[in-house]
Amino acid sequence: MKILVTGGAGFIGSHTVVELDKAGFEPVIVDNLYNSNPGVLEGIKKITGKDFPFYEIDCNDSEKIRALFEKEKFDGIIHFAAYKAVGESVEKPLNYYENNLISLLVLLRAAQEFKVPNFVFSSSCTVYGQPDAIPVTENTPRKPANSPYGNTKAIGEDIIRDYVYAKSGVRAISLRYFNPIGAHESSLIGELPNGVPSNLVPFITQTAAGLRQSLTVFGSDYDTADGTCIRDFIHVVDLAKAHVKALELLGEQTESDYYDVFNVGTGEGYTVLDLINTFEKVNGVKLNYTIGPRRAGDVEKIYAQSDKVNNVMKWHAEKTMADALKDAWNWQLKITAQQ
Ligand SMILES: NC(=O)c1ccc[n+]([C@@H]2O[C@H](COP(=O)([O-])OP(=O)(O)OC[C@H]3O[C@@H](n4cnc5c(N)ncnc54)[C@H](O)[C@@H]3O)[C@@H](O)[C@H]2O)c1
Ligand SMILES: O=c1ccn([C@@H]2O[C@H](COP(=O)(O)OP(=O)(O)O[C@H]3O[C@H](CO)[C@H](O)[C@H](O)[C@H]3O)[C@@H](O)[C@H]2O)c(=O)[nH]1
Repeated sequence: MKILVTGGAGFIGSHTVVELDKAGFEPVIVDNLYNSNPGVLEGIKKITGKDFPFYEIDCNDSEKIRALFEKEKFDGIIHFAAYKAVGESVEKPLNYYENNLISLLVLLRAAQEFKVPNFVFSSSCTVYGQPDAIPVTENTPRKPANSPYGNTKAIGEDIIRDYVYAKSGVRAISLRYFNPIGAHESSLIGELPNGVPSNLVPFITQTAAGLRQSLTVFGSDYDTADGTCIRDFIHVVDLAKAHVKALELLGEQTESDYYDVFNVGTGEGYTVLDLINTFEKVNGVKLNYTIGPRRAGDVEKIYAQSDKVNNVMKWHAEKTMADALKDAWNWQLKITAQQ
């Protein structure tokens, strides 16, 4: 089974390529390297011993995507490629709508034209906004998005649902990721965004490594045990494995208009300070941080109810937040030593 992995040189995509290979799928990577670099492909090669096809293509380029689909006969698509910085999306909404939605339309059109039957979409728990009750199930109502980025995920889900139900011949699953963190245990791939990280854990590891002066904890006056936000932090390798399960589930469907959504989280919520304390403890390092004001658009607390993904996909988180923070730190040490 040949699987197109868009954004396959990115953080979650690269770990998914490794898990796809382990499960016997043949990944083909497409990435424009906007938020990644060719070193990721080297890391994947060292882990798997294989040199998967890589195309440096922008997914918005419908001609190049059509040519690719003509050349490679795909059995499935996992669509990771997108911009993901929430704050930046508020400042540059059109960039986000354009990149995240046009690429989706281009791929869905190609899937229909070239009869690729399976599609997995990277959605996000951001579609729940600040839910009235936690943990959230897939039936928890979606709230209006807090940011243009979040809106691209909500609109993306709706586009895919309408497309599947219009008998496009493509079955699809949207995975609503909670907060992926960590790195591959080999330290050969991990999270290395271009520029200043906007996500918590790469900012922490870069600060602990001395590349950044200090982490700012955004807000300590939330209605939580220690006043900082609560998130469901999931090891990126566990999340990667959920994509394999999603493809397997799609393959079992007899109806051509199957569409479903799944939360992918651990089912446990931790505060930002819990995470910082665990990072310091498991790695024996001291983190320089200060408490700052709240960040606009942040949700106070959210974590997943993961019964559906546990029962229907037979997927369970296997790794802990401590495992993820050890792996993230080992990865940071490795890349810092190389720089
Ligand atoms: N990391 C998170 O916290 C998180 C949570 C929920 C959902 N998601 C979603 O998961 C997906 C992957 O996230 P990630 O954390 O791996 O991000 P990432 O930035 O590391 O990976 C995305 C990859 O897509 C590439 N890309 C972006 N636009 C492209 C385009 N037009 N054409 C080709 N390649 C393009 C980038 O270069 C990058 O390598 C995204 O859709 C993101 O919105 C991420
Ligand atoms: O320097 C930082 C960075 C983050 N945080 C806090 O750490 C928590 C996690 O923040 P992230 O930016 O790592 O992730 P978010 O929870 O904001 O995640 C959002 O953005 C992600 C993509 O960047 C995903 O799409 C995700 O589903 C969506 O909710 C938040 O409370 C945030 O305020 C800090 O205190 N300091």
